[in-house]
Amino acid sequence: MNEPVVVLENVSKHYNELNALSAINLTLAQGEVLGLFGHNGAGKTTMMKLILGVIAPNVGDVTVMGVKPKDKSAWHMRAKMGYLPENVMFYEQLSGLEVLTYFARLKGQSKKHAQALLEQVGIAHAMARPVKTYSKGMRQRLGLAQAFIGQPKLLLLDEPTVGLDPSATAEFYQTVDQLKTQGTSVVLCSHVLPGVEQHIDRAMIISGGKTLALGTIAELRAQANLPIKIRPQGLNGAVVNDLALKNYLDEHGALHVPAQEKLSVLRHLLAAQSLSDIHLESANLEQVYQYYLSQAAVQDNNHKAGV
Ligand SMILES: Nc1ncnc2c1ncn2[C@@H]1O[C@H](COP(=O)(O)OP(=O)(O)OP(=O)(O)O)[C@@H](O)[C@H]1O
Repeated sequence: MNEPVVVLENVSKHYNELNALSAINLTLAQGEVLGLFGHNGAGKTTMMKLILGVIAPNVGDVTVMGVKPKDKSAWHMRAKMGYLPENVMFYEQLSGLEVLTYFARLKGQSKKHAQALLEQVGIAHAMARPVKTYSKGMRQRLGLAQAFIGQPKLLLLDEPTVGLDPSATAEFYQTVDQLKTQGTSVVLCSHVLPGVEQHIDRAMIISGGKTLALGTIAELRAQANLPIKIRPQGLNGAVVNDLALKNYLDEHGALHVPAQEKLSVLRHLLAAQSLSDIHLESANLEQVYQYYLSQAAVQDNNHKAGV
């Protein structure tokens, strides 16, 4: 098996009294895309800064591509890392091409490479203009181009789709999918959950610096045991009087069925002559996320109340 790209072992980081991260464990494989989710102040940026080597943990170990990111020997590994910070800022007086060429050179890449990246993110037409004339979306695209310099082995992206219009967002995810097939590992922080699910391999949900959940969406869904939504059609209200089904029914005619009863309910529905269609919907990433956060809030309240 290939060496993991990132390993966090029992990592904690505190700022005076505040525990920004507590006992975090994570192994990120080559070509793996991890979605890192949490409310404001959950610790997402802190985790990225630890991986970048900008800060060091108080407890535990961080290893990136086999080295400690704070070590002197980590310089060669940094050239293989791309980082898009939240609210990215650039030198306003320079043109887009000048900015990107500057960053490309820092990573040992050429102006030609910078130009190709500007084309890839769709702002080549504005590359001669000063960055101060760029719209929010154009700045974000420039930020992405900066993160993509040198075909990184590891990409850390903080809110990458903020300010992007729907087509730029779709193009961004296409690039992520493509980089993944080339073996790039990605950590992607986002508050915008719809649309992310199909582009990540695993999700990590954190709150108050602690891991609430880590796994594939299917694993998290199964762990959370969230009901499956089944919408039968053509039954013309028969469900209301069906003793086997009526307890699952909501006011819109959909059935909310526990995962372990899905098959028995489906068999029951399929036996109905008038059934014309059936639609199944598993909990989406947003619902899974809300579930884990609400569970954490309940535990927190119990803890405070001494339960
Ligand atoms: N340099 C610092 N000094 C003191 N506290 C800090 C520092 N950096 C971060 N924190 C605190 O650590 C906690 C985690 O912050 P972090 O920036 O990692 O959160 P986040 O999940 O990225 O939030 P957001 O979604 O708002 O960007 C917050 O309570 C924050 O105020």
